Amino acid sequence: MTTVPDGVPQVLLHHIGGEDVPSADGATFDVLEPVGSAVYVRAAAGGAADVDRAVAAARRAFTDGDWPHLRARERARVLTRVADLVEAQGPRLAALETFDTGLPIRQARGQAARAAENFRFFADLIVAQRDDALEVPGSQLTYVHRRPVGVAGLITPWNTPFMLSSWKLAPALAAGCAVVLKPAEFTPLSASLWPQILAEAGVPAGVFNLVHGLGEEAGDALVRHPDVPLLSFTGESATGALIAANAAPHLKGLSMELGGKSPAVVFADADLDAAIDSTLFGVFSLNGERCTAGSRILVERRVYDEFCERFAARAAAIVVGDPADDGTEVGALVHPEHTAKVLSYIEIGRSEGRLLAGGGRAPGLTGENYVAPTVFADVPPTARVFTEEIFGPVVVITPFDDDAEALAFANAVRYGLAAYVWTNDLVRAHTFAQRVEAGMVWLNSHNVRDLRTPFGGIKASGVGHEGGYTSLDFYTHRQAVHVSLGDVHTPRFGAGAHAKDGS
Ligand SMILES: NC(=O)C1=CN([C@@H]2O[C@H](COP(=O)(O)OP(=O)(O)OC[C@H]3O[C@@H](n4cnc5c(N)ncnc54)[C@H](O)[C@@H]3O)[C@@H](O)[C@H]2O)C=CC1
Ligand SMILES: O=C(O)/C=C/C=C(\O)C(=O)O
Repeated sequence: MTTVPDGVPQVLLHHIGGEDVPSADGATFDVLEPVGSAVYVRAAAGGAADVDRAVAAARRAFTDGDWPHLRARERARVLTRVADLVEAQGPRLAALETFDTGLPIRQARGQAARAAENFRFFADLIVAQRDDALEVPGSQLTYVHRRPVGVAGLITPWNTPFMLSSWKLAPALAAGCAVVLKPAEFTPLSASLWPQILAEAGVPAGVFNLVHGLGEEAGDALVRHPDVPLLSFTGESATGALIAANAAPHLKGLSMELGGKSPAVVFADADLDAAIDSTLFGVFSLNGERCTAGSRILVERRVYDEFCERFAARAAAIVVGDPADDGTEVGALVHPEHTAKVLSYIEIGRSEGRLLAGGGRAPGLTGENYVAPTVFADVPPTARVFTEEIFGPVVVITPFDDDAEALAFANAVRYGLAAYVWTNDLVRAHTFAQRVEAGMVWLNSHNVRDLRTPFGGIKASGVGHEGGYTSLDFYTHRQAVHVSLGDVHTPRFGAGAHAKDGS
């Protein structure tokens, strides 16, 4: 096992009502580090009783506390302090995240910086946010303002856990909600940094609560809790469908950021150098454990052979290694169970396409979770490795002959998260963007984020979007307050059969 970083406790506890607490029944579960697959810590295994305590604490903080009623400027100050603290702790945070997830340290630093930016962004947004007023002159004024929804349940995945939790925490807290966060059981470490950061920044006790545990236990209890009116979930599409079904009897608000199998479409007229740089980074960054990965590359036949040859050579040269090394480009996959899934897809790919690079565990490395960047060419759009999310460093390349075929192949899967298009023909680029089934499209660009824009997918990739005001819409409800300006007359009931305005 690699050395456990300083300061990691023996047990990761829940954080409920401002206190670090074990599970009510004392249960814990093992957490593995990905480099040596060794148990390095135990985490409290939350159950219904722990979720119930956390929701009660959040509800008290919401109904009796100041947080929902603070001026936007005051909440923004707290959020900005969170951003400052995350930035100040960035190197340590990135090191812990790398240790827990296997993400390359340089990319983990980028994710820590993005987490700070998420808080800074939503701090700015709530101060800038305006409400609406509609007037019928002399008659009625209506103003529409936002009220925080209440206790938000936040359920997050393991792939870039700290950043993705910040993407939910920042808008939920900005909106004035209290929260219960249930992080993924594979990677609970970085979530355990939130209590201290948020308390130091000035988030009142009880506004933020953390319950560790398994999805089917702690996660499920949160989903079914009657005092949690909305859930923001990021994870697999199958889990999202189950959560939607389990939440349905409680009529909860749902935001679902789910899986992906996004196409990167390269036309023959594209800048091939730029397209190769971008498609490589797009599928192999974050170890390929990335929902927006461009994991299906569609290439126009005229440049197909050249693209495949150059792409495969670059993939073979990617530095796979210890996630803590600065030079590492692909680290260790998160967990042996996930590695086994990725390797099983590689075996399937051998009979569905032509192997150009990789093809199994990365050679020369000790540790079972190192997988070589793997490239399959000539993969038909009906293949399993073309249609199913692998969520690892595996990419398929498929040739196409014209725009219609490119579009048909791009849309041939059940997912619809992102699409990337490479062409120097503007009309073609925009036409493709309008027809491709994807929540987000990047033209001649890799996945550059603008936090003001809605982020999310369609089809099996999600329900609802988050980002910018879309997030604030989710964590608030809009209340319309109607005010008479004088000449609104109530129809007169009970004043006799011929009341003037009665109807
Ligand atoms: N669209 C997006 O923005 C993103 C989507 N993802 C997707 O996440 C997946 C990988 O993450 P995983 O952690 O493996 O996903 P997962 O669906 O297995 O788990 C996600 C979270 O849900 C919890 N959970 C599992 N079963 C539950 C249940 N019955 N009730 C309540 N909670 C439950 C887990 O404990 C975990 O915290 C991939 O499919 C990936 O595409 C990941 C990042 C971003
Ligand atoms: O940028 C975001 O808000 C979310 C990004 C999520 C990923 O990059 C991912 O898991 O693919």
